[in-house]
Amino acid sequence: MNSFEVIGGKKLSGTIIPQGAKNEALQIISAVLLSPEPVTLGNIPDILDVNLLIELLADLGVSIDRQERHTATFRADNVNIDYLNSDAFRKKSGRLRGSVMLAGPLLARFKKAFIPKPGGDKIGRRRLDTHIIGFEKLGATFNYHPEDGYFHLDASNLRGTDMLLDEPSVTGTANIVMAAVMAKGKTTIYNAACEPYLQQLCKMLNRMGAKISGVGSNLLTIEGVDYLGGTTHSMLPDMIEVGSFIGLAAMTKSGIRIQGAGVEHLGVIPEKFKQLGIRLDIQGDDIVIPEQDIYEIQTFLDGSVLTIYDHPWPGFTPDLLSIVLVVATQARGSVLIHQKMFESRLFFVDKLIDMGAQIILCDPHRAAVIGLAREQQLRGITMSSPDIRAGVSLLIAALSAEGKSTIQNIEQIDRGYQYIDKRLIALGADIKRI
Ligand SMILES: CC(=O)N[C@H]1[C@@H](OP(=O)(O)OP(=O)(O)OC[C@H]2O[C@@H](n3ccc(=O)[nH]c3=O)[C@H](O)[C@@H]2O)O[C@H](CO)[C@@H](O)[C@@H]1O
Ligand SMILES: C=C(OP(=O)(O)O)C(=O)O
Repeated sequence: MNSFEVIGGKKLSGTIIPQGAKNEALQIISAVLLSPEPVTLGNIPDILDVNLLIELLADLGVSIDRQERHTATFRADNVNIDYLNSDAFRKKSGRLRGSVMLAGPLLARFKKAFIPKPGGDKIGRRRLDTHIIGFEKLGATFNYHPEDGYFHLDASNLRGTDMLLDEPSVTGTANIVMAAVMAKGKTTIYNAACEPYLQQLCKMLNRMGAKISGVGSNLLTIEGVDYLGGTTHSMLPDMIEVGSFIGLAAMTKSGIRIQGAGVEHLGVIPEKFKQLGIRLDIQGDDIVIPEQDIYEIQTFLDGSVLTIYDHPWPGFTPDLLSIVLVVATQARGSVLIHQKMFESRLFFVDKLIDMGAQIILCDPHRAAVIGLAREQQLRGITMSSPDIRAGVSLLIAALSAEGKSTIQNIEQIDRGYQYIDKRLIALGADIKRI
């Protein structure tokens, strides 16, 4: 297991370019299974989860020409569906969350799918009900095998229908959309997730010949078609990376330019960092964060303590709450962080408390942060990264801290942040991969 050794307290400066979006790439790469024709993808992030999904497609018989690390052409004209039943598929797909989205396209094109217990972050219960019930409404039948957590799905006859999702699950909506594009007749999906990555997926599917309307809203209407062709597609900048870099700049008192931040797709993200008192300058598609000694957390209009909480898009993404939390530890003022969606994502605050942060973990979902207003620095310690976003939050804390920190289990960070050590070293950070 690799670790990062970080010497904190250095100011960073320069320009950083966000990678292609991890969670978009996982949807888009799954969708290549919907056509036997070539699909060329650009701005692919070179990260563990995405590379694993690409390997899974290769194992399934998809031919892949990876012209360079960020561009590849996929051709799913000779898919070996029997591979789904192998131990190798079970093991590999169980290592990432995104593999669950192979099911929708496989059902649409090959009439069957297996969903092994998906991997991804251990951040609380992550049920698949929305996916499975959606498939069932389209006419699929399923068997759940409790001994290995496997769902076996059959769909000889997918038919369009109206459905109201139990919750706007992101991967669930993507999966159902991909199953419905080639179902017979019309499907409507109400309470659909509508975040930018899902919009990107729908736009790509429409370019392939699908008929999806309502893109960007929570009511999608899909007219089933018989065939999807090839296309080209490029991933948006990763909005979670953009938020992470804003937090990093503020915590380390650094002036950083985030080039090509995809500003029009960031929703409320810049606003939430502004609520922490962080100054951001939007210059075209770049975000410039100036050096700031002190940032002061706003209160609500009536003077009461600010709460920042997650909510399905266009609300604030849960994936940035850990970052917001760590950044608040050095702000002036207090904030309540309320992680509504996941029940095990805040436990990493123990490590921040060990570093000297003032945080009260009220319950698994809520943490009150009393900012130190830079009156004392965090202290470097040895810690382990529990999940991808907590991992980056700990990295940000370590970069701002006094002395040396060691962050273990950095595979969690590598799952979603491309060449993160090299890119931060280029800004002046002192990070060693050991
Ligand atoms: C590979 C990928 O794309 N992963 C993302 C995807 O995961 P994923 O698609 O797995 O997450 P879901 O949208 O299904 O839901 C996340 C969790 O929130 C709960 N929930 C969801 C909606 C809701 O209205 N109320 C509610 O409580 C769900 O029960 C679940 O526990 O979306 C999550 C929510 O943005 C992100 O954290 C993950 O990074
Ligand atoms: C929770 C996340 O990822 P995954 O859904 O892949 O576990 C994330 O990207 O923050």
